[in-house]
Amino acid sequence: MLYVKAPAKINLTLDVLYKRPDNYHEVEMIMTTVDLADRIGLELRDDELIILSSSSSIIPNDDRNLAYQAAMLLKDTYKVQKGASITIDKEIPVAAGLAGGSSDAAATLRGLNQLWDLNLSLDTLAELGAKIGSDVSFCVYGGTALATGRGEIIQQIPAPPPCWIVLAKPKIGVSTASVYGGLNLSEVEHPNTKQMIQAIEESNYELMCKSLGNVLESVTFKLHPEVVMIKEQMRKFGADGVLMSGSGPTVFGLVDSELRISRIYNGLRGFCDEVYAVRLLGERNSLA
Ligand SMILES: C[C@@](CO)(OP(=O)(O)O)[C@H](O)COP(=O)(O)OP(=O)(O)OC[C@H]1O[C@@H](n2ccc(N)nc2=O)[C@H](O)[C@@H]1O
Ligand SMILES: Nc1ncnc2c1ncn2[C@@H]1O[C@H](COP(=O)(O)OP(=O)(O)O)[C@@H](O)[C@H]1O
Repeated sequence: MLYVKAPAKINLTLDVLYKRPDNYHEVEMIMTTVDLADRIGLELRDDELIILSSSSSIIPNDDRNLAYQAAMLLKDTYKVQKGASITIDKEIPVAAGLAGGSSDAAATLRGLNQLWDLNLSLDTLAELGAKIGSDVSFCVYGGTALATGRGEIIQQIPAPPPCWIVLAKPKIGVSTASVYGGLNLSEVEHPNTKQMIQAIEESNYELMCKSLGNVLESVTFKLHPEVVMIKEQMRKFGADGVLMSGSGPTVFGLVDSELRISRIYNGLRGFCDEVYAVRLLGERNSLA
């Protein structure tokens, strides 16, 4: 059995520039991987079948699963005459703004590339991944990147300064399509992406906390006011910077002192069932 790590991502910035004719939105966002991961197990099959199972009762095990789609796409594109059994140990909350499904798809592409001896480059896998979803290309590489286009154009940047992340997800799932659909670009406050890149390049933790911004927050906040409350609590318990990840509803807080983590973690447990305290992964080579 081959095991592949599929880490969650957070968006340190998420800006939308305009709505495109293909109905996607042109984005500019800084994404980084965190140490909360699903584990994908892959086993070669003698027949040509792709069989998927998972530890989660809420994700589909059929062709709606993004990891299944990734396996089929790879198999069809390269006419692979082998099969695979795929198991997903789910740790990342589902429909949370943490790209769990996209990361499972990306890890499946990386793992099957190895299992099926395809020798494809990460760039090729990322290009293929974009056909499954906008976040899959980033997840193929991991690490930290500026993502543009509809999210599939990836430019690697250095790892952010080391810190802890507290993640808190309220008991609601959010549909990415409806959040993008509810965005009114004339109302939003755009984040300063350049300043965030500068903060990361200079390893300036304070500036990084100040530069956090996500234009989708306002839409999700209107749909689910409890997300605003979690953001306020996260700040109150002492996080240095707080933001909603992706289309939400997960809120993350940055903390650079280990002493404050348990206070924030325990404080948030009073409001949310799903709370995690994790490290940033930040570097591309931390996917092993
Ligand atoms: C918002 C973000 C930020 O990282 O993440 P999540 O909240 O999903 O984790 C991403 O842009 C989500 O990427 P992903 O979840 O892969 O989206 P896709 O499957 O490609 O698209 C789902 C739907 O979202 C909308 N969509 C997505 C990406 C984009 N740049 N513009 C869009 O308008 C479209 O309506 C599309 O049909
Ligand atoms: N392997 C998978 N893991 C999680 N969700 C999946 C997976 N495959 C398909 N899905 C579907 O994708 C949707 C979004 O899931 P997810 O990737 O967790 O959220 P987000 O896009 O908010 O980061 C869910 O409704 C889920 O049913």
